[in-house]
Amino acid sequence: MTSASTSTPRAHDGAASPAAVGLPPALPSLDAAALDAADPLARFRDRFLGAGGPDGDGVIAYLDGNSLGRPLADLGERLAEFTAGPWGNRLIRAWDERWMDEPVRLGDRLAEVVLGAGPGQTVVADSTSVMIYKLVRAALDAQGRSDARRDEIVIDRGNFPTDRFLVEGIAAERGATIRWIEPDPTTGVTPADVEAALSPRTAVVLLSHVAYRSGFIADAAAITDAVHRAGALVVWDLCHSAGSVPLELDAWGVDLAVGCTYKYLNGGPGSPAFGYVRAGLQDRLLQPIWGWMGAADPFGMTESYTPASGIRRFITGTPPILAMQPLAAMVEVIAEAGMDAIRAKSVLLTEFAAALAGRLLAPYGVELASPSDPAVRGSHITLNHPRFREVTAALWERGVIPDFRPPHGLRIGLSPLSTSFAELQAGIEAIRDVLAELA
Ligand SMILES: Cc1ncc(COP(=O)(O)O)c(C=O)c1O
Ligand SMILES: Nc1c(O)cccc1C(=O)C[C@H](N)C(=O)O
Repeated sequence: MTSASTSTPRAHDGAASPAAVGLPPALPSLDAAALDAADPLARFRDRFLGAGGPDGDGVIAYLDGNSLGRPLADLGERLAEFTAGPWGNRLIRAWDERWMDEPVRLGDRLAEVVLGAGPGQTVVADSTSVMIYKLVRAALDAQGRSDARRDEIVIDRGNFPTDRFLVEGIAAERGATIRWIEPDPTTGVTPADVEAALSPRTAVVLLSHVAYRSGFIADAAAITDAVHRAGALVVWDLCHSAGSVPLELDAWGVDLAVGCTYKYLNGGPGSPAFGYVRAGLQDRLLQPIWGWMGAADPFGMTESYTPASGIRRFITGTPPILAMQPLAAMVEVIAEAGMDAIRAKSVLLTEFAAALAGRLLAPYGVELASPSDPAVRGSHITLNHPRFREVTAALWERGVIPDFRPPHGLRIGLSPLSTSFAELQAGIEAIRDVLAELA
């Protein structure tokens, strides 16, 4: 592990404890049929369009639910009901009756089922990028107001491009400095990496909980604690954890968090983000995009902006109510399945994927670019091979859909509620076949 520091790295530094992430017993076998037969969540596959049987479009293995989750099978009916009912029937009255409160009501439910957070701290709004911008800038500005020396934003070079670009933009806009962490690319950011980057100048730290390439799970509790000891605030990007890894935002003392809802929360392409702001911090922060829906009295048509108190102040414009419907339905499916059971299957899926890759793909020179320890691995694995760009293109043509992340990573995303072990095995065998044809 490398960082901006000179400190000596420790193996698996930052590992979440197995108990904290609900680690099941080791993979019982490499028999996909037996694993599917023993899977307590197998019945949920039918809830997703195309997952329970042939999907009509030649998809043999969908291994990209960490970019875009499948739709719920009954979503068409739900949207038709919404169109005919609250929208078509209640019309504008539905804003007063229900929709004004929807960003916070759905946020609260998401917080309860997925985020490990109490009510009044989560909103559903905006895109992930816009929400990250709002929360990081609000945190930076608040820190600067209380101590002018705090002008640094800490982020790692392995973070998703939008996070890095947003920080570059905010730094340019506010005259802040960026302190870059250089994490080990096959794992991720450790508490030691963060501690080495912190100083009395640190205002805010933006990190991903599950790394988008390696799938490494950062130790959110320990890092949050280290950031607090340095007098700074932390923003966690939960895009790759929400709905796949149990979260305890309140217990970890997290300040702020953002996540997308179209991956393991199956909200659909471009579904709105969620933003979490710890209750005790809300009225200290002023987010930078002032809109009427986050104002204290939206229908007062006031002359100037007074922010709402509490979590509502992090809203900007009209909440995307229609686009929240798939998410609202999926949160209830997750509640029924339970996050611990989801995590247990996720661990088995990634263990199975890594074991099969070791057996079938390693002979072709494929390497695991994710942690081998499932306790610190989210719900995807990345494999490296110099020819994976062309392999991915060939796989998509034959209905096997992982994704490719340059320079040579093939990412296998495993959605515990909609992916079967047989599907995963078919996908890995197809990778082997394509590699054999190219060899
Ligand atoms: C870690 C992370 N942050 C942010 C995003 C995306 O942000 P947005 O929904 O604004 O495109 C993604 C994926 O697209 C991501 O993986
Ligand atoms: N957000 C995406 C999109 O709008 C189109 C295609 C893919 C995505 C993704 O989610 C990318 C993803 N966050 C990643 O980890 O690479």
